[in-house]
Amino acid sequence: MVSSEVVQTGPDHAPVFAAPARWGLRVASGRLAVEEVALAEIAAAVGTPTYVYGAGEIAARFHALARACRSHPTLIAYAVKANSSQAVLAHLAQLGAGADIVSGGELRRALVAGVPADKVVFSGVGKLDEELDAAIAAGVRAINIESVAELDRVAARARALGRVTSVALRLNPDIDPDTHPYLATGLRESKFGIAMADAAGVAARARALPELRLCGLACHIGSQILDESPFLASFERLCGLVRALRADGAPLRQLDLGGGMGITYAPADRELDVERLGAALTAAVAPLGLELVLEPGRYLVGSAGVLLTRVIGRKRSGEREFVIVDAAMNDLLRPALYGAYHPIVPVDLAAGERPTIRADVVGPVCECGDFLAQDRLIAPAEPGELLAVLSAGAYGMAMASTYNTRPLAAEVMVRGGELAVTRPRKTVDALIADEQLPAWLAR
Ligand SMILES: Cc1ncc(COP(=O)(O)O)c(C=O)c1O
Ligand SMILES: N[C@@H](CCCC[NH3+])C(=O)O
Repeated sequence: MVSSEVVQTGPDHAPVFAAPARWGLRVASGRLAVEEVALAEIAAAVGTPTYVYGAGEIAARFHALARACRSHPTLIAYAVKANSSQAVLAHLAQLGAGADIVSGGELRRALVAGVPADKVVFSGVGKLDEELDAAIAAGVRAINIESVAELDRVAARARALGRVTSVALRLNPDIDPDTHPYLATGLRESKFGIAMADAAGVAARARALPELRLCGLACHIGSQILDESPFLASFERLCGLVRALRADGAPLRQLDLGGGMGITYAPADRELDVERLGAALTAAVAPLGLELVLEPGRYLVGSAGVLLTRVIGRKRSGEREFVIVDAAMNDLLRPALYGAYHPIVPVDLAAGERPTIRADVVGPVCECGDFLAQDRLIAPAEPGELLAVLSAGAYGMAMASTYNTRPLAAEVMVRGGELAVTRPRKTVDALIADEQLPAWLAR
């Protein structure tokens, strides 16, 4: 759950050890594992902190969503921002996913990973000219337009390149998705999208510009949504608009509902019923004869990622108990930024037998906001022991930084019994070597 309203009923590890698959884990030969590789083995081989991704979990999520939408042509355009690891992208590309990108950098990543340009949709409220040029030149499937000014700019760039480019209008359906306020993007006052009331005018303008082909409508109402109803409500609004624009002669061919499908963080989180969501969406879009586009990020990769960390020490300050670990807010920002809840469990199952403690799990960064959990009932981990921070596959590494000159965590991908290091940890000297001194300071 993104909000801090999580009601904790017991120690973190109990529900996880009882049903590890909800968090993309397995208990194999008495050990906590991602697929067939024990987390302890990964820490021994690669060190900590390390992000571990399960290829099978990503594939299972992709197939579940594809299956839910099987009755109607649907493009699943993975939101690259959730986890832009090349291994994750290449894996999803191989499964048949497209990409939802928000920058020229993400376009490049997606193309290098093997995503065909005609499966790429370009979202984002501040696209740069050079990013638009790259997208137009690559021949992306659609540029999702956020304002009239952007529409005119895209037309101008296409004209300069001698190209015709496909655009979709990203609308703001003014729907409250019941999520953390930072993650609600489809409310009237948010910076995203075109107001519904302005849609007909912008569509007419798009159709009048010869460099543009208006191919559809899009929206994205927010992130970590666990209930189908806000998706269906926004879809209904867009479907109504499709009918009105078609009556005006607009040749629309796709309806892009964005991402936002949520995952399990806290044990008490309900599960989004994707099968029901897919059935409802495809049923709604079928009579319109439009292709459905979805832009899930978190749903595909969130539960497939674990942040593996080692306990540095324990400390008591008054009534408060601290477990100090070697992962920090620079590795996983979500707890500090949103008060987000990620279960933290011992990698050693036997540690789960010990009487639990109530503690803050904190990192070494010099900020009071540097915590992975606060006031949490956990197994009492001792220095040197390993902990797994769960549901960390989305917006974990993607939002990491090197604050406090802490090298980025390593990343590994597991498939079956196979372990691949996909991002080795950089040395501090390599970080320093990325920079240059001005001539007057060079030694
Ligand atoms: C336009 C757009 N599409 C897709 C996503 C992916 O969101 P999520 O990871 O919640 O599926 C986002 C991020 O919220 C977004 O802004
Ligand atoms: N960064 C957010 C999601 C943002 C979605 C992008 N619009 C998170 O960690 O939950």
